[in-house]
Amino acid sequence: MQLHDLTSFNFTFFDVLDILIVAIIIYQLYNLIRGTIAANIFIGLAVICVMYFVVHALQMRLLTKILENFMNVGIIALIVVFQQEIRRFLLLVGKNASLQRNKAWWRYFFGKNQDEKNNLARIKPILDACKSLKQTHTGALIVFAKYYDEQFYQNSCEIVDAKISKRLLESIFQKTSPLHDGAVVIAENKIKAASCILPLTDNTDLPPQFGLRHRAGIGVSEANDATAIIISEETGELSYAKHGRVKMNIGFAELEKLLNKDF
Ligand SMILES: Nc1ncnc2c1ncn2[C@@H]1O[C@H](COP(=O)(O)OP(=O)(O)OP(=O)(O)O)[C@@H](O)[C@H]1O
Repeated sequence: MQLHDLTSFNFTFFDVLDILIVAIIIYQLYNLIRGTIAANIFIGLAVICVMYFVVHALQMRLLTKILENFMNVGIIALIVVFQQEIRRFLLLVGKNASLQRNKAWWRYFFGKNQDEKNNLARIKPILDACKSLKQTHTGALIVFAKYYDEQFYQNSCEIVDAKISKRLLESIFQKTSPLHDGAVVIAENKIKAASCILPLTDNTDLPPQFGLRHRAGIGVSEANDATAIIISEETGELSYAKHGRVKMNIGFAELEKLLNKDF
């Protein structure tokens, strides 16, 4: 084995920047997959990589050859296995670079009051609908999609494309309504779709009382740039899912704050 003389390394500013950017990317990836089954797959792949370097250093030729071949097709396997995570990562990068975000900064400094008023008017029907659904223990799942991906939602949804109103939300989730099963998707300031079948999260660390409704709410917040309100039919509790994580049993003041920020 060769030993390298560390003094021969010539660190420049760009090397430091390089390391910093790689560290940030790894941290963001870790955040995206934390608590999901992808984390276990990632650890499995890391173990295989380490094994490869060990057997290569020990000059165990047969094992090296096998692991080398495995790693050659690894990049394709990675894309297939981490399809959802790569999608979320690219959405995250795109969102941070988007004009929308710059506009938000502008509004933060110059147009906040007017904006807050407008937002309250926008979210009031949703808050009122949630209050009423909670009171009557009517199960509901309301998704707020920042970007309405037609392909993603339209395959499994009934198109509504209507103005957001308390009564419409209430009637969709009534147990006798043909659209009550599944989720409502709100985007572009409209109720875009109802009765949507969403991807379920495969997070294994969720509370045992979380059934399909909660898993679908968390799942859509993992796969898309979306957040979700989940109202439990069993307990009437309100939960809020964002980036694959869930806040349980939230009150209306907190819900208002969250919607103000995310919707
Ligand atoms: N993939 C899915 N996408 C959207 N909604 C779904 C999906 N799977 C189930 N649901 C909704 O969840 C309902 C079943 O909820 P379930 O009782 O399993 O969930 P839960 O998380 O325990 O919620 P609750 O506390 O309301 O019982 C279904 O009637 C349907 O409306």
